[in-house]
Amino acid sequence: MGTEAVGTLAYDAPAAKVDRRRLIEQLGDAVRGLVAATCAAEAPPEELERAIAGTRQLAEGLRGFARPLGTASSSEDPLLPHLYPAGHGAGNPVAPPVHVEATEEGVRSRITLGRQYEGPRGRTHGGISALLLDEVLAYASTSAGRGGFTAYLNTSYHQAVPIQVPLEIRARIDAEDGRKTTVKGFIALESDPEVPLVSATALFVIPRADYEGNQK
Ligand SMILES: CCCCCCCCCC(=O)SCCNC(=O)CCNC(=O)[C@H](O)C(C)(C)COP(=O)(O)OP(=O)(O)OC[C@H]1O[C@@H](n2cnc3c(N)ncnc32)[C@H](O)[C@@H]1OP(=O)(O)O
Repeated sequence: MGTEAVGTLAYDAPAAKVDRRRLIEQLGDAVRGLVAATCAAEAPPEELERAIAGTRQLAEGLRGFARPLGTASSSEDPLLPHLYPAGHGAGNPVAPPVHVEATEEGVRSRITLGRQYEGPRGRTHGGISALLLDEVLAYASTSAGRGGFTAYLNTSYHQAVPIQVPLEIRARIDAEDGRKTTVKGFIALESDPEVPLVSATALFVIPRADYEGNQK
């Protein structure tokens, strides 16, 4: 059996699954690095052609093992973090590498964004800031035992969020009302964590049991 941390608990997942999850996370990290390098590369044509051929070959190899759309990966486990969501999945190279930890007042995530998340030169794309806030604010709701789907996410962009600079994202529950949870949070520089660069308020609604969006 292999042990993975789940919050503060240790969970003995089957060793083969743990090993496989590590490989999936390493592949996600490797491809994320490739994507960042791709967005930064001022390479000569022959190097670009070599990269195109090599990447296409790798993609073709993996495509042969694709699971059908809408089915869960065999490596998923109800007690372990999901591997592929676009907001945080460690196995998803498009997802920013979000790790969230509990704090006394809510949750916090520390992250440094790569070149692939750039919008205006040197600045994070506003949609990526919203993605990060949706993710971390949702985590605050979930870790308080509430969860729910995002009904709205109101963002205010105060200052540029820099690329390749350590950031801190904090979130806390503002109000609870039946199925509704209002959460507030912001992105700041890790070096200046009290000054919001982008702030957000989100409403998460726990769907009714008969909500058709729950049907698979
Ligand atoms: C178990 C869930 C696990 C979720 C994991 C974390 C997810 C990570 C964050 C995401 O990105 S979620 C994906 C993006 N969001 C969605 O896809 C949600 C799409 N919208 C929906 O599915 C439904 O609109 C929703 C479940 C949010 C609400 O449907 P309901 O049928 O439960 O809403 P209903 O009309 O009964 O309203 C319930 C309450 O919420 C309020 N409400 C709903 N939408 C609102 C809105 N947009 N603005 C303000 N209030 C809103 C509504 O007024 C009402 O308040 P009161 O109880 O006080 O009357």
